[in-house]
Amino acid sequence: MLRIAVPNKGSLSGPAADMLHEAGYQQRRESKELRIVDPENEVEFFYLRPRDIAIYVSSGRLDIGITGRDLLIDSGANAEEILPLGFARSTFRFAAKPGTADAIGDLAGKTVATSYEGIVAKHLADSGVDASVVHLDGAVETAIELGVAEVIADVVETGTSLRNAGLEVFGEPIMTSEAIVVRRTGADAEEPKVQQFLRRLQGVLVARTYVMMDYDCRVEQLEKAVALTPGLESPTVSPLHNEGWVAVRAMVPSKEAQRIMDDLYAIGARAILTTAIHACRL
Ligand SMILES: Nc1ncnc2c1ncn2[C@@H]1O[C@H](COP(=O)(O)OP(=O)(O)OP(=O)(O)O)[C@@H](O)[C@H]1O
Ligand SMILES: O=P(O)(O)OC[C@H]1O[C@H](OP(=O)(O)OP(=O)(O)O)[C@H](O)[C@@H]1O
Ligand SMILES: [Mg+2]
Repeated sequence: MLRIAVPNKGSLSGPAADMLHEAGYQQRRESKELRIVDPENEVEFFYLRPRDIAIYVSSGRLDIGITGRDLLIDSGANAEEILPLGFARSTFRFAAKPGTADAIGDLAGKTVATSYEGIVAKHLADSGVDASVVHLDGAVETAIELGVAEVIADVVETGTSLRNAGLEVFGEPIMTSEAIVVRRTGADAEEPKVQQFLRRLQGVLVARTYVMMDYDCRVEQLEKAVALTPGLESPTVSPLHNEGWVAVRAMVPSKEAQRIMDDLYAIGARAILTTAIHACRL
């Protein structure tokens, strides 16, 4: 039975459960459940604090976990990213009152408040900057107003929290993050059960980012049309009853679907349809 750690709260929790559900796994019915068994799929899910997940996985007691890249790095746990999942995207940035700091060099001798002490201490050390780090559990934006620190380092998604606190980011982003699948460093990533789990999640990622496109075009236009819709491997081309015409089928990125339909129409393709992909194995 594959043992999988899933975030129990916060920004990662809902989207992670949605993705697992789309991948065909049972998920808990109420938010107080700490673990569930999905016997049909031979997996057991443990609902844990996102910050702790890399640590559980590095201990080897759990096979796989879903967490944030920033949380993995911050934990310093002996675990590695094996699949990015494309949700809970954020950047990790320094911020301060406007005009008080421009670059990381300005942090020398100052105090930085953060919930991600591991990331910040390492970044300061790598940059050769001698600053103090004070750990706070959350709402770090308020630390400057209340005099606990001159600078903060925090997760920025929309930037609303910083704006509300009258703060501005400065310097280069410390890192970019998204939800990821983690596995103990050096563990056998080829294990069939692990591979099957990853293929299911990859199937969801593809279903979310691609649509299926079908259209008819004249044989003379086929090369141009196929250049617009190369598909993942190569498009399927079938003869039509009307001589001189073919039907083409290919997966296209959903974000580009409307532009591709316009371009296909412009070269004479007709009966252009897109349909959603519900699941796939590549
Ligand atoms: N707006 C956001 N706020 C916080 N974390 C975010 C946001 N957007 C994406 N994330 C990512 O979610 C993870 C943090 O999740 P976590 O559950 O620890 O914090 P949270 O969503 O702030 O919840 P909590 O209310 O428990 O602090 C990190 O990987 C972070 O990069
Ligand atoms: O750029 P934004 O879209 O505003 O999102 C980022 C903010 O959201 C999170 O805080 P959260 O609300 O989770 O509170 P916390 O600081 O107590 O964790 C995070 O710590 C930032 O403060
Ligand atoms: Mg938070």
